[in-house]
Amino acid sequence: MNITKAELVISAVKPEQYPDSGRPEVALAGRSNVGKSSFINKMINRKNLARTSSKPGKTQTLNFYLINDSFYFVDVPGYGFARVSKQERQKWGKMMETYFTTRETLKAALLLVDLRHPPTKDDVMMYEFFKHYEIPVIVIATKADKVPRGKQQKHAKIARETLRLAAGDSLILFSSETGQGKEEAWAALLPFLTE
Ligand SMILES: Nc1nc2c(ncn2[C@@H]2O[C@H](COP(=O)(O)OP(=O)(O)OP(=O)(O)O)[C@@H](O)[C@H]2O)c(=O)[nH]1
Ligand SMILES: [Mg+2]
Repeated sequence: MNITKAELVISAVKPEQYPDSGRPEVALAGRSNVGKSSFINKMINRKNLARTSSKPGKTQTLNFYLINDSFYFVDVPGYGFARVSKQERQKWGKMMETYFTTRETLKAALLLVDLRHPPTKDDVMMYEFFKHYEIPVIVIATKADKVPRGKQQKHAKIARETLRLAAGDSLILFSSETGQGKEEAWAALLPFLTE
């Protein structure tokens, strides 16, 4: 994928703020710190367009990145961050549920899980949520560079089994450090981005 242009169009918290260009979009989902913002940066060859942090909870809004004037990556706040209040969790839940259940231009979700560990209960819930709402989902197992090559397939199998991944759904091993899985991720995404 040749990236000629990438810009943050808006950081939204409510539907009135979502872009209304009608262009297709794919949204990220996953635990805080799993590497959602880093994934976007790696995919579009930008160092820190999507702001990342070693501390969880960096992304707080729905950030719409317009790529090549033709589609959006939507970066979202992560879940499973222990140090947030119940009230904040509810606010997060509402914002995400509204977005994922009403957005007509959403073509697919990218569910990011950490390849080093089995998916969490929240990861499983998120996967089941997408299945329930019939949102196509591509699972990306991040931080693959932290798992020795010889062990990656074993970890991938555990991830597939824990999520009870449907037969047709793909799980892509990915690293924002090395670029592993980048072409595979583009190949999986492209069918959703052409109108
Ligand atoms: N080694 C390694 N580190 C990674 C990878 N992806 C992300 N990281 C690191 O993990 C930390 C979190 O990355 P982010 O991209 O900010 O994570 P996020 O999912 O956007 O987090 P929130 O915005 O808090 O939900 C950063 O320190 C990244 O450098 C990866 O593939 N490999
Ligand atoms: Mg982030």
